[in-house]
Amino acid sequence: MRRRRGYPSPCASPCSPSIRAGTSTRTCTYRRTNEIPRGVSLPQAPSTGEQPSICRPIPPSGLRHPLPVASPIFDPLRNSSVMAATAFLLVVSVIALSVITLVFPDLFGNLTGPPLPPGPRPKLLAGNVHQVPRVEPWKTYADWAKKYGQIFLLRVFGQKIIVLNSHSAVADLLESRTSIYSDRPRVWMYKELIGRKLAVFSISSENPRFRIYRKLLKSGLSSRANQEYLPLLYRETKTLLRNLKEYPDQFISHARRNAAAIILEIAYGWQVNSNDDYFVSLMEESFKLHAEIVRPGRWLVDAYPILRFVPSWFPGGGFHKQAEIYRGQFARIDQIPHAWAKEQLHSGTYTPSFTSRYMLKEDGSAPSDEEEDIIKWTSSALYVGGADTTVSVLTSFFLLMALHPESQKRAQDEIQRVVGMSRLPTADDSDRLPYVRALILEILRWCPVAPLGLPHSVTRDDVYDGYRIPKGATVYANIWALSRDPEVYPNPSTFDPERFLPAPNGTLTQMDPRKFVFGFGARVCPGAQFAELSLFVSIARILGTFDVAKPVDEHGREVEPKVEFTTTVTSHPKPFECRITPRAQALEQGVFDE
Ligand code: HEM
Repeated sequence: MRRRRGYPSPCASPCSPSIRAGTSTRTCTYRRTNEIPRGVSLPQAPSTGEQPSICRPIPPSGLRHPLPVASPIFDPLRNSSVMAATAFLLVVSVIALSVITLVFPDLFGNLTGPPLPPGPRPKLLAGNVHQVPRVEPWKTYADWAKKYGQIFLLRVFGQKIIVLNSHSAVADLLESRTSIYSDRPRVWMYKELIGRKLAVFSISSENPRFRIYRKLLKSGLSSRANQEYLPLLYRETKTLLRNLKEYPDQFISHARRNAAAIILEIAYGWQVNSNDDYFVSLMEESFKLHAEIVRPGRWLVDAYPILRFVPSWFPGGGFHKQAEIYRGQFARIDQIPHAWAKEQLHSGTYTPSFTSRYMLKEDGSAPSDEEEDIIKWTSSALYVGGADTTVSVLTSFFLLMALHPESQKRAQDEIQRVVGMSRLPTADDSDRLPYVRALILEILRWCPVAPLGLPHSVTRDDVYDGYRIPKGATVYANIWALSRDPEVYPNPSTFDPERFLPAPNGTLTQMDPRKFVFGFGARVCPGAQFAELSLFVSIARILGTFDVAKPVDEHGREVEPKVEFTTTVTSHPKPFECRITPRAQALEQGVFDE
């Protein structure tokens, strides 16, 4: 204990007054053991002759305490009121600090460094969750960007979400600083509890497997590999054309079947032979499950990860059992196609596929469990990444052709002039069909498949444009806002394929939308080239053989289809009607019978 100086000199012991006053030559038999702070009144000496506690007998020299013995009056550990006050102060400070951090979550960060980006004012606990629109939020975000700036911040249950709305911010962060902006956010229910954290779309960029996945996908979907898939693309588009001719109203189902058949054969060597194919239904089930699980706000444990420690038997812990059920369902979906492909390899009669390419190692050895697991995850990523996205573009294509007959006519004329009607267009015709290529680019721009892309996450604190981007923040690129940037695309809301017709020197005068619709940096879509090829073959062939028009009512008058999109990660046009009729020349030439 710290000793205080300057206590009142007279000793308070019951010695004679002269000794206490310090005027006697005799010494005090009691040693002062502690100083008396100002304002402390000393107890009167009791009549029994007992010494007041302030003085203690001096022990024989050998037994002296090495340190002065603390007086109880200054020993808070022995004083219950001081202890209670200290504890009370502590509790109050902790509560005050917690409230301050809840109300001003970034107070300390903002005091010590650059501020967080601005954004709509959050509410206590829930943050901005009530302001995030349920329908096409990307449009509201584009408006907010005008108010708060090209990068703004949202808080959703304590999670910081940064939305980038300009080409420069996206290029500067997601492209140039890709080494720290390529992680995926931690989603407790889907990734941790259901066990999907090793899936290609979810895996952390810090996990060593991430690079292996990317390498396999890159070589499995390279332009050389894509050439090998051409016969499959031609075969499946013929089936698509035949189905469209037979049941034109079911054009979306035909597009789905087409995408599924192509991807299942590429991934596993599985050939889809009927409209109610088992593997296709499995994959559809996986999409439904995924959409059901990742619906924002579905799981409290995602908002408050601490809840993961609540045992399953405890009230509110039911999500553990649900996670177990989902885990089993996903395991089945992942396992069945892979096991089938493996069995085909063992039997010796198999269709070459992504799975066969990597399962059959060059040195003839069997892949290790780890290698097989990697192949399983990457094969299933082809379906997850490739099926729904191409369906979305094909559906938008039908909608936009019905809405813009002049663009459709121009593309059809180009095909007729370059390819003729005696055969179907092929990938080799691509260079000679610039308007068809421009039309596809304009579809990709006008209704981007993933209007908010996929969420990225930052692995280190960063500063951009004077704002702090904290480690762990989720970063979205508002792809829709990029596609509507009037500085980059004059009259951005107008559907105009001409904007992507190359100049005489072969370059595009407006920004190529492939620079952003396929994502960014180390996470950029590995299937982009394959998607372009497959879309070109399907769209050029449909344009060459069908007319797409608005539906008509009972009086034969054209009805305007509604232009609305689903608010899902991969956005689709909401159901609409259109008339799809085979072109006379195509029928005459018998292209459907090939
Ligand atoms: C028009 C068609 C497509 C579009 C617009 C598209 C768009 C995207 C986007 C925006 C991402 C997220 C990138 C990011 O996080 O920054 C992505 C990721 C991915 N795409 Fe595509 N995609 C398409 C077709 C395909 C196809 C055909 C395949 C495979 C056959 C595929 C496989 C993948 C995979 C595996 C990923 C995950 C990459 C990762 O997380 O590391 N995609 N795609």
